[in-house]
Formats: sequence, structure tokens, C-alpha cells
Amino acid sequence: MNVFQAGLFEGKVVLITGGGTGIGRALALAFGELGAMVVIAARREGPLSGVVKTIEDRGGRACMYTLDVRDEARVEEVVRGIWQDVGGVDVLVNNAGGNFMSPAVAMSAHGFRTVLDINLVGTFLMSQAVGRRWLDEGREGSIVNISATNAEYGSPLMAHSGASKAGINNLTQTLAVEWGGTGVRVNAVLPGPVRTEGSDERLWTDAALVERVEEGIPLGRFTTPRDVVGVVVFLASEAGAFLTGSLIALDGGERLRSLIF
Ligand SMILES: CCCCCCCCCCC/C=C/C(=O)SCCNC(=O)CCNC(=O)[C@H](O)C(C)(C)COP(=O)(O)OP(=O)(O)OC[C@H]1O[C@@H](n2cnc3c(N)ncnc32)[C@H](O)[C@@H]1OP(=O)(O)O
Ligand SMILES: NC(=O)C1=CN([C@@H]2O[C@H](COP(=O)(O)OP(=O)(O)OC[C@H]3O[C@@H](n4cnc5c(N)ncnc54)[C@H](OP(=O)(O)O)[C@@H]3O)[C@@H](O)[C@H]2O)C=CC1
Repeated sequence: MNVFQAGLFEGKVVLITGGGTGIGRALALAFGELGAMVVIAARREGPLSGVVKTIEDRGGRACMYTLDVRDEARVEEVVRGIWQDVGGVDVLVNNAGGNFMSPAVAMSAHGFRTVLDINLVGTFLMSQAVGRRWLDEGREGSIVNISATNAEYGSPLMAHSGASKAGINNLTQTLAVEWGGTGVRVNAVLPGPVRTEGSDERLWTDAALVERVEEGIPLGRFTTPRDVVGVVVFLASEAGAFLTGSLIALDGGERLRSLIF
């Protein structure tokens, strides 16, 4: 993004979960272009290695770890490895997420728990493993959580996702208060619907519904990964130095649709 100063994240390590696809991939490429050492982590090796190669081909620095954010022992092992390999983390983006569409009455308890575990428990485990080290070392840091607008007004057909994102918003504000004293900032970005490989496959399968929803957005289009990049980079940068516990909606006004008459 050329609105940001070249080399803005030179000397910084940015860890992005789910960095192999969609929004996470866009974030990884952007931080790479801004000079960061980019560390990406997710379950599948294939998408991760593609992103590392792209960053390196563009002259940046990146590395990857396979992990499932639900696996507490693996999260600890990976974060310990990052501290050993690249000297720690300056920015953590909790982006890994899961979702599928189902009426609440038809959703299995395991399906509900799965999404809560990936989105909310995963965000907690990653934040705790990184935050603990920041507090021990008296080191400043910034966490940006990728929440969603469905956290705020209920989430028909995505009860698990809405509940998990509401939990992420609350966790964001709790950690902002608990960790603010040592210069650790914790914020969240709440995108509206974004067309990505993961969401196209699982959520936006009804073309007529997608068109109707898009038409109702005051700014006339869905959120893009590029929109998310702009706000996350801002929050992680010096320009966001006095922001903590902020929940920033990024939806072109979509959540205000009901106000249209
Ligand atoms: C057009 C309307 C606009 C409304 C505006 C809303 C505002 C926008 C809000 C959007 C918010 C968030 C969006 C996103 O998060 S998009 C990201 C999508 N990407 C992903 O989901 C990628 C990762 N996903 C996955 O890995 C999987 O989908 C999953 C989350 C399911 C986890 O995979 P895992 O392998 O761990 O889990 P299992 O496959 O073993 O399944 C676990 C249980 O879940 C049940 N399940 C899975 N899929 C479905 C489905 N499609 N329908 C019903 N149930 C499902 C599965 O059966 C398992 O349960 P059981 O053991 O009981 O069978
Ligand atoms: N698309 C949308 O409409 C919106 C998305 N969001 C949020 O944005 C974030 C990114 O979503 P998006 O880019 O659309 O979707 P994608 O499916 O493209 O990305 C999700 C990423 O998370 C990783 N991931 C999923 N489960 C786990 C896990 N258990 N452990 C580690 N990594 C995991 C996946 O990699 P792998 O499978 O290799 O593990 C994948 O790279 C999510 O938090 C999502 O909820 C928010 C609002 C709207």
C-alpha cells in the first residue's frame, strides 16, 4: 500500500495466523512490502509456502510454521521457536478463522464448538503465548484481532461465528486493560462480508443473496482484503500508538442498513 512509508516495519517481526490465504495472505504481502520480517502460521503447508515464496521473490523476508491454533502445546512450541529463530514478535495479527452457514437448530454441538475453538480459544492461546513473553521482557507489542461485524447485532445462520467474534471483541478490551501498563496495545478490526477463497466456498454460495446484500451497503461494495490491510497496518504502526481496546468496524456502512428508509 503506497500510502504508507517505505520501510515502516523495518526491524519488526509481524506474526500472522492464517497467513496463507484470503485476508491473512493480503496482510502478509503488505507487511512484507513494508519491510517486516513476516511469520505466517496455519495448518496447511502449501498455501503458507506459496506466500513465503512470493514475499521473498519481491525482496522481503518471511518464514512459516504449521500449527493449529486450537492446539495449546503446539502454539507454545511455535511461539518459543519464533523467539529462538527471529528474536521475538512485535505485532501479532490473530486472523485464523473458521465459519460455515447453518441454521442454529441444525448445528451440531461439535460444529458450534469447532468454530468457537478456532476463533475465540485460538485467539486467546496465541495472545497468551506472545503476551506472556512481552510482559516477562517488559517489551512493547501490538495485537490486532480480526473480528467481524456479526459480533455486534447477532448472526443469523452463523450462531457460532457471531458468538466467537463477540467473544473476541470482549477479549480484546480485557487484554487492552490488563496489558496496557507495559505498552502492549490490543485492538480489533470488524470487517463486513469479504470475498475470499474461504468465504466463497462456505458462505457466499447463493449469488442472488450476495447481490442483494452488496446492493444494501451504503458504500456500494463488499469489504476487500485491501481495506483490511489499511486499517491493520495503521493500528500496528506508530500512528495507532494511542489506540487500545478499539473495535473498528470496516464495512462501508453495511451494519447501518436497517437505518435506510
Ligand atoms: C450474505 C449474508 C451477509 C450477512 C452479513 C454477515 C457479516 C459478515 C460476517 C462474516 C464473519 C466471518 C466470516 C468468516 O469467518 S469467512 C472464513 C471462512 N474460512 C474458513 O472457514 C476456513 C477454515 N474452515 C475450516 O477449516 C472448516 O470449515 C471448519 C470451520 C468446519 C473447521 O474444520 P475442521 O476440519 O476442524 O472441522 P470438521 O470438518 O471436522 O467439522 C467440525 C464439525 O463442524 C461440522 N460442520 C463443518 N462444516 C459444516 C457445514 N457446512 N454445515 C454443517 N456442519 C458443518 C462438522 O459436521 C463437524 O461436526 P460433527 O462432528 O458434529 O458432524
Ligand atoms: N470473509 C469474510 O467475509 C470475513 C472474514 N472475517 C475473518 O477474517 C479472517 C480471515 O478469513 P478469510 O480470509 O475470509 O478466510 P480464509 O478461509 O481464506 O482464511 C482463514 C485462514 O485461517 C486458517 N485457519 C483456519 N483454521 C485454522 C486453525 N485451526 N489453525 C490455524 N489456522 C487456521 C486457514 O488456513 P489453514 O486451513 O491452512 O489452517 C486460512 O488460511 C477470519 O478470522 C474470518 O473470520 C471477518 C469478517 C468477514
